[in-house]
Amino acid sequence: MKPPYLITKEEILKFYKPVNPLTHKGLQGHAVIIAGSYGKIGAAVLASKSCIKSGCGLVTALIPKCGYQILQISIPEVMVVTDENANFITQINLPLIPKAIGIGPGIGKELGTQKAVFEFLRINKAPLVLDADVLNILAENQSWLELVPEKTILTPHPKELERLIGKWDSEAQKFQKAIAFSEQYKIIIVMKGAPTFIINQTAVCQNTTGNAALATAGSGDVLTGIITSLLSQSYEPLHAAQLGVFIHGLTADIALPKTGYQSFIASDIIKNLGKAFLSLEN
Ligand SMILES: NC(=O)C1=CN([C@@H]2O[C@H](COP(=O)(O)OP(=O)(O)OC[C@H]3O[C@@H](n4cnc5c(N)ncnc54)[C@H](OP(=O)(O)O)[C@@H]3O)[C@@H](O)[C@H]2O)[C@@H](O)CC1
Ligand SMILES: Nc1ncnc2c1ncn2[C@@H]1O[C@H](COP(=O)(O)OP(=O)(O)O)[C@@H](O)[C@H]1O
Ligand SMILES: [Mg+2]
Repeated sequence: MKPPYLITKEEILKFYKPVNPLTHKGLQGHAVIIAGSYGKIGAAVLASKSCIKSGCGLVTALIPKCGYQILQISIPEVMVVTDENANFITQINLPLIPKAIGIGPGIGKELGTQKAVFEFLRINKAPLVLDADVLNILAENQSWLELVPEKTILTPHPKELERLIGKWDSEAQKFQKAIAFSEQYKIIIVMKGAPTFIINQTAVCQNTTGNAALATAGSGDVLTGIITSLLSQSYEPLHAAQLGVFIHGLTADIALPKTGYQSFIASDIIKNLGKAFLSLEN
């Protein structure tokens, strides 16, 4: 494997698109976040909020009924569609054609949810970000990976990666297996960790931002929202993944002097998104 190339501010600025002064919400992209189940509606809140705070024009969240009031009260800017089931997602019927969809945070692995994921993958045409339980569902139903469109972005943490590609004996073997998986399904793997690597078939790049403050519940859910937002703003999938992990890490680097490692929480990533985006422009 060639040494990975580094995702630096300089590299990001080669494709970063400042917001056009004449844009409107319809042009900024409509993203959909499919997330949450009873006890994990927080994952849907975090992903939806980070999505709307990363520049897309409209966000619709699809969640089970139990999350309706929680989501509407937490983020009035986000529209909500509820499943007929109270506690977990059983059907994915969207009343719109989204520019991008992020699916998986907190959805669980109930059989009804697994069936809904299968039906969704069968008919979906939108660019996708796959995270958390949808990765676990795919790991248990590997033939469904054939339904995943090319250039889909998968964002596994190490355990989710292991469930997908199997155990590895060494770091070198982990990369070998991840590259083979990315080539087989023509997908982009955001291999989350410290640091995060992005695997796009044989090309590997390494993020240069972020710190241990990110080792906190929900920080991956927030990353899913950020990348989905960028994808819905028409960034190429690889660029959406690179800019997403760079900005996500940057929020923690910016916040650290004020929060320290211990008090930083996933909501602090969202709180610092503005400063992180601004730092790209000066
Ligand atoms: N507020 C909410 O609603 C929240 C909802 N959430 C949602 O909950 C669902 C379950 O997600 P999850 O990731 O907690 O469970 P799971 O996939 O079993 O992974 C845990 C295993 O992975 C390992 N592991 C993880 N990271 C690792 C690393 N860097 N390096 C090494 N190992 C690592 C770790 O291994 P350990 O070290 O503990 O042996 C552990 O065994 C999911 O849908 C998510 O979106 C959460 O986002 C939280 C906030
Ligand atoms: N020590 C660390 N240094 C840098 N980034 C980290 C560290 N620990 C975790 N992260 C980042 O935090 C995020 C954790 O994602 P994930 O495990 O999916 O969280 P959750 O499922 O709780 O939302 C990833 O982006 C990962 O790269
Ligand atoms: Mg996660």
